[in-house]
Amino acid sequence: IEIGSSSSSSESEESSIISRFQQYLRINTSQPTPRYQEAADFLLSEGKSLSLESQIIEFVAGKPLVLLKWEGTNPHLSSILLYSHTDVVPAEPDKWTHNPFGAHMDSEGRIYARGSQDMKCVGMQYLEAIRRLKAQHFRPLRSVYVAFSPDEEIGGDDGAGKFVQSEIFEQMNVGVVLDEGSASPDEHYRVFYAERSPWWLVIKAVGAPGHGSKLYDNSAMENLLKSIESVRRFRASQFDLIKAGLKAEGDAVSVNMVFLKAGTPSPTGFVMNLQPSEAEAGFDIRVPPTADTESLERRIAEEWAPSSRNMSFSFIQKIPVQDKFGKPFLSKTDSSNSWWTLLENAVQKAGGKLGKPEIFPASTDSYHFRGCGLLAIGFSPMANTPVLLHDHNEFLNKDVYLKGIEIYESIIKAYASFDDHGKDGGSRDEL
Ligand SMILES: CSCC[C@H](NC=O)C(=O)O
Ligand SMILES: [Zn+2]
Ligand SMILES: [Zn+2]
Repeated sequence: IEIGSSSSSSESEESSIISRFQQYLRINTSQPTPRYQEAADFLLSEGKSLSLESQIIEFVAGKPLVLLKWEGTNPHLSSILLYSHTDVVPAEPDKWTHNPFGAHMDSEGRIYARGSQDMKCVGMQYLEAIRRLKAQHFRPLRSVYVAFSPDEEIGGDDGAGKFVQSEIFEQMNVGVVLDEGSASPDEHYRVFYAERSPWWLVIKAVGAPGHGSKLYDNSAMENLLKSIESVRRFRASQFDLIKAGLKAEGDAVSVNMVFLKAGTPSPTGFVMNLQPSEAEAGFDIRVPPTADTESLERRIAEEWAPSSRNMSFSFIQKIPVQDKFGKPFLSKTDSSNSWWTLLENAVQKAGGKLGKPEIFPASTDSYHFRGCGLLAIGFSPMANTPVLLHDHNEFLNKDVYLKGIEIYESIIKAYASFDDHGKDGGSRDEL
């Protein structure tokens, strides 16, 4: 059966595909109180309806991971892991044109929902692709696992983090992981081989308090402001590299101030004639795996929070850019790694175009997989679609969604049929 021909699904087939997607979107799995059990029940029954081996695993109570297996005919080959997370970020319903958990489809076929791009689409597309392959009586050579995991949006320690350390995971003998990417405003699908690590920095200044009318050196506010100016100069220098086209977004260090905390509260606001003795600022810094982290650390200690200016700093989060062996969390994308070539060819065969592999600007659960030496590829097939991850009015057009199913059908077929006699596609060597 030709891949292309599967696009000619009947209207009723199409509407049941869309309504399954909507059903998943309507389960409110937003942090910080995701309805995980409902999502797990739904996914488990989907798995069973596809005759997949289906189980719910709770590494942490109340945080279920759904694991489905389509057994391959050659147990000696490594398996394929189709990965997605079930949680979504919160939405502010008042600022949306449609209910973020209503999954309303407008006249142009746009399906509005939190998670429509990030990443309930991908999770359901895996299942729909498997449904089609099963209908064609395709038999995988390699085992195909589909995992739906909790807590990605809050770091994934209780989801992917526990999963990769588990006995179950060990026994899965995973050769390659597909995880989320991002929408693309142009016709090329974006694909990611690495991601930037979040460093969430808080800097704090202390200084003598004093009368609001007095000019003196070393106040907490003045000291903090000097740092903020320095951070902003660095931010501008990184941004300029991107604007000039010298660096891609994921190759530069980003830093954005996310909070400011200072002042002496009063019933009407703040005391206006008192210079505070403490002031703090928080920054979300994103560090590419190839960055010179030592020099960045020195910059933080010497320029952004120097003790000579009565400053100190701490990290709320500091995910390393390298694994425990000192290798950066990234995988080479050249042709010596078969999984990339297979992906490129499979996407092309299904009529899609792939962009140049990039470093994902934010963070995903992939770092848990890359952290244990696995090849993880970030890919969400959404071309000609505005990037609305974590934004208001997140939507995905139904035709883009349906096209993505064809793309996965082609990828899963190629991956699950790939026989390299146990050499793991070169992924281990190339990490
Ligand atoms: C360190 S947990 C943060 C994970 C989050 N992931 C998606 O947006 C992010 O901020 O990139
Ligand atoms: Zn995501
Ligand atoms: Zn997200």
